[in-house]
This record gives sequence, structure tokens and C-alpha cells, in this order.
Amino acid sequence: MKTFLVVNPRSANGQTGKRWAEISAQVGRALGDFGHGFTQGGMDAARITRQALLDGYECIVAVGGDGTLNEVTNGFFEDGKALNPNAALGLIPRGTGGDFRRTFGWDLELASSLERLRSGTTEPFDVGQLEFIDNAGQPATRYFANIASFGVSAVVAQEVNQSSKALGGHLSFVWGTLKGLVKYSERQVRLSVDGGPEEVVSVTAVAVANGRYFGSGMFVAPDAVTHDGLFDVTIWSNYSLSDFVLKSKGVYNGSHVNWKGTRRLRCRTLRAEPVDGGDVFLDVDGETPGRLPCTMTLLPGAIRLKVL
Ligand SMILES: Nc1ncnc2c1ncn2[C@@H]1O[C@H](COP(=O)(O)OP(=O)(O)OP(=O)(O)O)[C@@H](O)[C@H]1O
Repeated sequence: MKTFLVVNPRSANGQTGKRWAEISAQVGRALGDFGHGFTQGGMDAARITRQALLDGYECIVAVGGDGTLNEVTNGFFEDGKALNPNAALGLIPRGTGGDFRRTFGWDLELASSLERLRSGTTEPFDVGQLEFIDNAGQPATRYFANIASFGVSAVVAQEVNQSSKALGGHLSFVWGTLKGLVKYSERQVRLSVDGGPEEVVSVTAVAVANGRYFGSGMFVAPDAVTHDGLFDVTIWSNYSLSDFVLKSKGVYNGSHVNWKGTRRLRCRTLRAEPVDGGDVFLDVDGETPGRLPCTMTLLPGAIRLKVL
């Protein structure tokens, strides 16, 4: 498989760029010839990915955090269709949050990533398609690899992305979660799943999950599978700052699914709009591109994923 690496030099707090000579030498020893491009800013990874696929590369590897993985995933699609459904997405995780890799139990060691990339194994990979209102107020489409959510999670993501993440992934998110919960007030949102009847739910956060973790290790969708053709949706209602502080362990070990305010369902599409017309923001694989109303649609096995 012709391999191309999309490298975010700023990921892992700039360590990826600083250590690139060393990383690329190891990649070359493991894979032989490979192409690569450095990202320069927002959505650059998608542009580079699209070009690499058009140039005939069959395996595109995101070298960065969940944000880079999201942008690379976006680059696999044009006009709602995969450019090459047989092309594979790979990951050399270099992020601070690292939620996507946790679903698969992948560590941060370069040697284990290279073992995955060297193996010929791929599996079908479901991708989420999100139609929403972007930060400029325009209708937009974005794809997601891991989890799209709305409610307090987006306020937390905004807090975390504005910080330097110098505390490291976990502490940055714990601090961001506390600040987000102080700022956020519960919102009423009209939901409809798989085109069924509308229902108004009280939203602390709603996570529409392909993978299992968000918020730097919160085990929000413990049973999600990235090739089962379904979103796992977790709805958190009427949780307060004190719930999260006093019972935070449950969010990280998955036992929150048994709490009174947690509800779960599975679906292929979900539509959401705020009841009172105010802004409810979105968190898409850790980025905050806009707000509701939105429609999320699962594209089953839309591309392939490099696994061991
Ligand atoms: N050259 C660059 N300079 C500054 N920002 C960049 C550059 N290239 C990409 N970006 C931005 O970096 C963000 C993605 O960062 P990424 O997720 O890879 O790393 P991270 O923040 O360390 O990890 P994580 O998301 O897992 O916490 C995106 O918002 C992207 O637009």
C-alpha cells in the first residue's frame, strides 16, 4: 500500500515538529518509501489528504491528535462520497487528548503504530456525517471519526482548546470540565432518531458515538463499535457540577450508564434542534466547528481503518 503521512507539527504541544527528523527516520526504516505533508492550520490536513488520495496513495496516516485525525477523515470525502472507499486511514497518535486511540487500546509508542502500519490488516470503518450551522452562521457538513456531541461537552472543548494544554491531556480536560460546568446551563433540545417522533430532552450533554471515549478518557459510550453500522448515543440529563465532582470516577470507568440521568440508544441518524432557539454548541472529535440544529448520519463502512 502506498502510504502518505499527514503530519501536524504542532500536535503534542509542538513535540511532533521538533522530533520529526527522528520520527521520519523510524517510519522510513519500517515502511520504506512514504510521502508526507505538514499541516499549517485549520482543515489543512483535509486538503492534503484529498490531494494524496487523488495522487493514488492508498493509506493516509494522521500523525497528530484527534483533531488531525478528524481533518484527515474529512479529506477522504468529497460531495458526500468517499474518494476511494478502499483507501485506509491510519494513525500515529501524537495528541494530548488521544481519545480515538483508547477505543482500540493503542498506546503512544511509535513502534506499536509502525507495527500496525506494516501489517496488511484493515477493517471496515464507519464514519459520522454531520450537517450543522458553522461558526459563521452558514450550513455546513463535517465528518467525524470518533464522537460528535453537544451541550456542556462543547463548552468544555472550547475551554480546553483555548488553553495551552500544558497541564497534559487529562488535567487540561478536568480543569476545562469544571470551568465548562460552571458556565453551562441545562438546555432543552428536540431530538428525533431514525426519522421517528420528536422528543424534547433536557441536555447536559448528548454524545453521538462511533468510538468510546471523549474528553480525554471519559468512557462515554462503553459499547460503541466502529464497524457495527450504528451510532451509540449517550444522553446525560440534569447533571450538575457537584454530580461530576463527587461521582467523576463513574464517567471515566463507564458506570455512569447506570446513573439516573443517563439514557442510551442506538441509531443511524439523529436530528437535534434547540427548543428555545438559543445556541447549543457542538464538539466534533474535540474541535468546535459550530452549533445546532444538526443532523448526524452514520455512513457504515465508508472507508477502511488500519489495525493490527
Ligand atoms: N501548523 C499548525 N500550526 C498551528 N495549528 C495547527 C497546525 N496544523 C494544524 N493545526 C491545528 O491543530 C489542531 C489539531 O491538533 P491535534 O488534535 O492534532 O493535536 P492536539 O491538540 O495535541 O491533540 P488532541 O486533539 O488529541 O488533544 C487543529 O485545530 C488544526 O487546525
